[in-house]
Amino acid sequence: MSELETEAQGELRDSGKKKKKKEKEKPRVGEEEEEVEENKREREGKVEKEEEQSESVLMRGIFKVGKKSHDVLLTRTRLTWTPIIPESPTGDGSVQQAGVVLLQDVFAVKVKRRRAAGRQSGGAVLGLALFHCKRRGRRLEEDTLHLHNASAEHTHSWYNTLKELLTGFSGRPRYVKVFINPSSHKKEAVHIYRDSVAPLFKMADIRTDITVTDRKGHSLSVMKECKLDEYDGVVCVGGDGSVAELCHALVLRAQLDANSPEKPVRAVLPLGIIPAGSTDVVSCSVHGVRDPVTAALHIVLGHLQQVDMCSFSSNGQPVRFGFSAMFGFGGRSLARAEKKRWMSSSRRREYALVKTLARLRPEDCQLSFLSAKTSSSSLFGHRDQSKEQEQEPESEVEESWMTNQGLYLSISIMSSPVLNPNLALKDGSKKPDNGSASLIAVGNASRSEFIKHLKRYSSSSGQFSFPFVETHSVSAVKIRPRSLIGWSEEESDEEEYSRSTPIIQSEGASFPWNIDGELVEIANEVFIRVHPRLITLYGEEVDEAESTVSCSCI
Ligand SMILES: Nc1ncnc2c1ncn2[C@@H]1O[C@H](COP(=O)(O)OP(=O)(O)OP(=O)(O)O)[C@@H](O)[C@H]1O
Repeated sequence: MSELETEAQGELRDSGKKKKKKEKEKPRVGEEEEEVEENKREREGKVEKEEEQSESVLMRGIFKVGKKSHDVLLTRTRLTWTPIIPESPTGDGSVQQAGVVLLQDVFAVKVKRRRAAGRQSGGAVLGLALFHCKRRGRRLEEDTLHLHNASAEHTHSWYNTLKELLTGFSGRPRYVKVFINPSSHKKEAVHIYRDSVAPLFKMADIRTDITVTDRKGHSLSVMKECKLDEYDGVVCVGGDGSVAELCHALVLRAQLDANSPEKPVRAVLPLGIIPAGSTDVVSCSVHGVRDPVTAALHIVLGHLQQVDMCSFSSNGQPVRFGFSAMFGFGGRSLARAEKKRWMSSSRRREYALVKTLARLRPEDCQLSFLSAKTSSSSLFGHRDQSKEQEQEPESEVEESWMTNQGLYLSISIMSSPVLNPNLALKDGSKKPDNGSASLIAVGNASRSEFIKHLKRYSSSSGQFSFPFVETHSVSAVKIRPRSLIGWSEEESDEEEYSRSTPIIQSEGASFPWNIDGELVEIANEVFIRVHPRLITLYGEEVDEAESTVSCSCI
């Protein structure tokens, strides 16, 4: 029998006579030990102690944490460990410390065994391993707590209780549909999934059904057909284009299933986003960082948040669902970039930006918008969710539309999942309220003024403090181009024409729109409506992202 096992079993024997023996022993402990107990209580802190006392202890036992034996307590919400002989420096000079892990952060528990090389099963029990996440700012990292005790009976009873407690957490997926776009950005999506995500899913016993997409629209067609009720969630490994396609697919599928062609229906399954693209704006917005491990841990732990989406329609016909749209500069710039697909994404973007700036021209259009309602609460405060669910956007018809007619260099509509955290609107507010989007309309201006505005776009201040820039918090927008000259005519003088197939193509003069980084050509008026909490994403509410994200549209 190994030294470790013998020691642990010895300890267990001591503790095996458990509480009774401990309680019996208590009157015998000397003053010195009482003082130590007193110190321990102080160290745990008053608040923690009160919380702990209000929760009943489910399990108590002795485990080795590190090199020393600890008294380990398990309640419904936490696992705490306290050194049996506290505050004493160990042989290596370090001090044994008490610790705590919240069960909401634990995603797996395993029995540790000592096995001979090559053996797949059996082996002597060594104790438990608890896999949990720890926070570093917005970043979530994987960590493991090792609890050593060589008694198989003791270890298994702890394992069973912990397993049962972990299954009680709602929102944690058991089976997910995964889409990987192998062509995203540097073509690293498959590696990112295999190296950073799959091991965590395996550890948390999440089963997966993986589709590696082979073309644009592949995930949409799979989502239209597949049996959704088998899955607990959908995972997208890719960039913003892939995310947009899947968000659109999830809402469209909900609409088809509910046989509701007119009214958008909330998506049934949550979507997890593993960033593997070139911009990853949505991922940054719901995770606060661009990090596949953080994203995977949010999925594993079932952190969910509902977010707004916009519906885009033209001539009464639905076009798609998405988070953002750009008309004018953003649309034209993307249309130019799409013609140079053979270039690397950064070169393509740079080329399109420079070329569109060189040919800068305003769009003559009629812009109408409905201001976001202020009645439920302050415009940029949090709304009452129950009221919000009752109050469908369609009931806002009594509100009057504001209409402006004129020349615009750029018009953008962004709902909160794509808002650059650095964006501050003119009134000083950042993210719009749920159920509203930000409308940023850039009027006609000189090229140099427009460039100044663009340069400040991803900085934290002053990007809208130009007389030619208007910002509004809106619940619906209509844009009707008045010019008869669409983009194809303008572009016909360009060298090459290798445009990828747009999602819809209209007859006559059409205008390029950038909807979530995807090129969509539309000839007529476009109607955009914000739908509160239309889709659920794995992640958490983020006030400010750690990393600065740049807008995918320019
Ligand atoms: N195998 C494939 N080949 C080509 N395109 C694909 C393939 N699979 C998916 N797509 C499409 O590629 C488009 C762009 O993908 P994605 O957004 O993941 O990458 P990206 O453009 O590099 O990243 P970002 O959007 O963050 O800049 C999406 O519209 C997606 O539908």
